[in-house]
Amino acid sequence: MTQKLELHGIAKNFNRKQALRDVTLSIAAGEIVSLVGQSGCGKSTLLRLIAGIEHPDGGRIFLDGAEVSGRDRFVEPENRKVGMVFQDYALFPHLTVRQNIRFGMKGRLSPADHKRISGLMASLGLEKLAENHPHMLSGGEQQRVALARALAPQPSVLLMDEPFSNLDRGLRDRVRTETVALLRDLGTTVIIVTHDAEEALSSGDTVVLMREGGIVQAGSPYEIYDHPISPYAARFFCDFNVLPGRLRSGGLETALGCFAAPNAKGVEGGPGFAYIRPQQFLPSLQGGKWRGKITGRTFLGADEVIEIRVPQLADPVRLRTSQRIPRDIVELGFDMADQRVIVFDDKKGDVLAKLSAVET
Ligand SMILES: Nc1ncnc2c1ncn2[C@@H]1O[C@H](COP(=O)(O)OP(=O)(O)OP(=O)(O)O)[C@@H](O)[C@H]1O
Repeated sequence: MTQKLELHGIAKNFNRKQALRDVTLSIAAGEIVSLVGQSGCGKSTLLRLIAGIEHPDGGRIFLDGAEVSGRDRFVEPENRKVGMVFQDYALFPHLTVRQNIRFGMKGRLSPADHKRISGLMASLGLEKLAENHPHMLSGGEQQRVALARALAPQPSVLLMDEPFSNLDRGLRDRVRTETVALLRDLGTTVIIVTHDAEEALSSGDTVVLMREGGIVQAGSPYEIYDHPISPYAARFFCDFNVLPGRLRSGGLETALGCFAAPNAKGVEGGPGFAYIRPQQFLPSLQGGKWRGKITGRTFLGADEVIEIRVPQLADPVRLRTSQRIPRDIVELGFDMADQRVIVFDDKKGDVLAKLSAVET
């Protein structure tokens, strides 16, 4: 099957600084991709290259099987069928909602165009606002107009640069869920840029993690969360307790005892680091395999993160639980839900053992 969008070895420099290096990625028709990474890792630059707002210094871009950026070929942005939704929505203030939505459509509108625009406005709840100007709209409404405007000309690919970041937290989750559901219904191919790990995991069929202009890991949300390929990828999506230890057959020996790492690679007796999610530790008010003094508590609402200093370890263990632990307790025991851990060689960043529990 022809891919909707293909990037081959894309490179981009700004004043000798490498903003993108060797970015290779294939996106299938109807796929929703979350592009995630810290500020400055090159996410927006990649979107601009796909849209044709910037020229790459190396590599090739194919849209619907046709080359749009390459050594000898460059298709101008207006001829690419790429839609964009920006963080600030970039609506035209002097145009009404309806005029904004029609803006990207060239020439006379056919009856089918009118029907599609009406359908989009209905799905996005914009009918009653059609004659309003952008300053009369809430942030969420403006976001929906920007989305309708980008979708109206039926782009081959829709690029969204931090489209939800200007919304309040409560509204953001709802708007995101509704937007992703609509894009899925329409079968639109989408790249959503975000720096928010949870947003990336919840929105994309595929999550692409970037760092310093390159792709660290690309995979389904489950793959990328459950099978991080490096300590960086692991920590980007989840807080971890990191316990140093020595590899033994099928396990890692640490100050908290031996953890099962059935598929462990590496030198027997060599170093390894057990990566344990705070929610893998379970509090035990009465007993517990390990026990220590509570040194900190961070209440998050549904969950609480509790720091426990155990004598064997230099750093406190962080445990995350939805169980309510009485405030007057000074010591807490804990167990592990599952004794299996991810093991990394922290220096080279290699995975020495995956969490076998999620390999099914
Ligand atoms: N026009 C430009 N001129 C010079 N340097 C630039 C330009 N555009 C981007 N850069 C640099 O390229 C790198 C990547 O920037 P980019 O905006 O793509 O990152 P980002 O991941 O989108 O960041 P953010 O999440 O903060 O928007 C940064 O170091 C940035 O300073």
